[in-house]
Amino acid sequence: MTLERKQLDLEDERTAQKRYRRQVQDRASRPITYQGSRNSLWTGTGLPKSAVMPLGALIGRVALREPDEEDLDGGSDFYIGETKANLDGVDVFSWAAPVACTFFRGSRHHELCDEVAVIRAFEHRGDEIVDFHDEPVGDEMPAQPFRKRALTVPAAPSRTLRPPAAPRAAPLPPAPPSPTQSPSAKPTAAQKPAAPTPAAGSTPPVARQRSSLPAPLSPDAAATAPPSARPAPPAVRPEPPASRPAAPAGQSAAAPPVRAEALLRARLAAPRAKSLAPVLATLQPDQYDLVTVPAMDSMIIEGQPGTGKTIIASHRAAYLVSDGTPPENSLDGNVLIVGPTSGYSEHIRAVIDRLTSGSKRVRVLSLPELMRHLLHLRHEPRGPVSRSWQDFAKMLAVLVRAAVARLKATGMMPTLDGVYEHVRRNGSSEYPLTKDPEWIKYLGGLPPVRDARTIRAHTPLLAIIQWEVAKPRDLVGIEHIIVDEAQDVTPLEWHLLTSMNEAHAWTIVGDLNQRRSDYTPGSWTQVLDLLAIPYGDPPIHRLERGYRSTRPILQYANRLLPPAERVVLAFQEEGPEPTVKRCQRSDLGTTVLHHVIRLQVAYPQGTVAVITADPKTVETMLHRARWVRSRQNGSTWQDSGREVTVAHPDTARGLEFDGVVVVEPADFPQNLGRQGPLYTALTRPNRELAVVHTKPLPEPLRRR
Ligand SMILES: Nc1ncnc2c1ncn2[C@@H]1O[C@H](COP(=O)(O)OP(=O)(O)OP(=O)(O)O)[C@@H](O)[C@H]1O
Repeated sequence: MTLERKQLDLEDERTAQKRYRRQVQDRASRPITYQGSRNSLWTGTGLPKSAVMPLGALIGRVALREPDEEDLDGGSDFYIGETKANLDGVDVFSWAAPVACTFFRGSRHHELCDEVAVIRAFEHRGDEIVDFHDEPVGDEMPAQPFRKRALTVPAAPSRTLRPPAAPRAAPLPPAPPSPTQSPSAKPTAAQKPAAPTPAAGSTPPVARQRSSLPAPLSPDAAATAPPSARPAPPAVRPEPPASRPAAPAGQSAAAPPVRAEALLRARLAAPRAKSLAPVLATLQPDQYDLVTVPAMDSMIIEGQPGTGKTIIASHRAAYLVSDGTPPENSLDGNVLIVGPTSGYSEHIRAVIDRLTSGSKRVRVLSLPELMRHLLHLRHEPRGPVSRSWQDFAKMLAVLVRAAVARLKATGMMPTLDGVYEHVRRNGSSEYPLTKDPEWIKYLGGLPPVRDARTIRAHTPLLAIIQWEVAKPRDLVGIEHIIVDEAQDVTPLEWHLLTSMNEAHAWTIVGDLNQRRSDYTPGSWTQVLDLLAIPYGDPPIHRLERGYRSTRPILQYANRLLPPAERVVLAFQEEGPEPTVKRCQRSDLGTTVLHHVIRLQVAYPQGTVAVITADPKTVETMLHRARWVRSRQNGSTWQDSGREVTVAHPDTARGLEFDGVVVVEPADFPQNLGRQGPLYTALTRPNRELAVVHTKPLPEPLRRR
């Protein structure tokens, strides 16, 4: 395509984008008309349809080989957008509609998938389309795959002025039939020319054949034993890591096909923002397949850091409630997406709000937020997350249920305080709840309920009781729960989530190598045992390709894994080697600061973080150097327009930054045989990693 031609097409697409946004926003701002009688519900005004105004972004465009009568009314191309619309006779289909499979090249086959000639992915900056990337599907690129439309730029949007309904343009005449075809006959697969072999170094055309859902892992490959050979339900005692057979060291994992490669590369090279944004234009075929699994099908998705698990989790939450989702894949109830920290909730909320226009049907809560919400706690309780393995044990939930039943049987209305005290006293001397000496000792050591409310280690127990005695109205009706960073969910927390999940449909997303506690299940088999999913074990899908970190970063971090699991499949092959700097204790502050500033200079538009097991010391050092803590975000420090985030490995989970300085790896908490928190910290950077230490590094990181 000549430059001039591309410029003309770009103008045309920008005009289409403006018209689309106008249509979508106009529709969203129309009040919902109340159809019922004038009763107490009737306000006379109505509410706007969307809580958050949709951006109305076009995602891409698909050109077919031939005009299509059946689905497109004689049209030969269509757009994919946030929601459906019609632009001067050209359809815009929702990204969640089945026909969008033509664009994402997934395996949920739509009859038009075989007819696609070219896929166009839009690159946006702010509200505007700034570029597009065309990818042929199999065949060579047609000279003019997309018909040109004569569009007029709409006037500036206004709430009072609505554009007149656009007349549907007459479909373009179909392309002249080939000598051997009737005009309406679609070529069969056998008649279509074979895909040319891509030239070395060029972007390969998108795979044309129907792909299949990424094959679920065999229980063995996913570190799970077959059901018959499964261990007893997970112990509540510390879990040793399960052995996880994987590809031999150095053997490359199978690479799923990539689409919109140039745009994806540009996206990943761009500076990281504070929160995640939708990635529909570059969503990959295997990711699309997992996002669009029917709502009532449960599954586990595992993969190394940065393989797109959070992208899938957040886009899936939006898909499940989208207007465009076919009814058979959708649900009537609500979706809860659960993550590890409030920082994580903030990180993903923007994606979900953007894709659902702020739908109230998706709740985003971290586990601590969920428990605080249940208990109406305004502040984070103090102290460590646990004081003993029993704080996390599922047995506590069993005791709570028994206490609730007892109180009900005696005609008492169970309350939070009443049930807690009944559990704390181990029932009554006549009818104890347990006779196990270890449990009797534990229960006897529980503090009175007023104190328990202020101690973090007892929050899960209180939350379980609260759920049993009075479910909050805003959390009923949940039919699908998506759990991200699932490797860190304790048996007691799984119990709470199971009680909340009315349809028992799950998307469980995690990485066992990032596990930070020995009190959480050590294998997916153990998680499945806790969930009691009604229709057999859900499949386990493994994501292979790392998108976030460059190969040098992943290779360095993967030294912490058992040799069989060090396989690296990095989309970003190139990048600086990690910098490892040993210094004297007295120089630690200046050395860390030196690397923070170095990374800020290298990535001026990007984000930089220090991850340390001892944030206080780093914060004191920043304070001495006249940095100031941000008023909006307590973990961010600022100096002359520069910003750095100081994070503990726990709060860094699920987040990412352009540059990361990891301080004193030897001090990171360890779990049995694993370095989960350190592994998480080393894999947060997108572009560059620096390690600063005064003590010897953990043994696997010493070897070069
Ligand atoms: N299809 C995609 N298009 C654009 N960016 C993508 C895509 N898939 C993943 N990414 C980017 O890769 C990075 C890592 O993705 P994500 O956070 O989902 O990984 P993860 O597997 O959840 O990682 P972790 O386990 O370390 O939290 C993010 O910046 C994300 O935006």
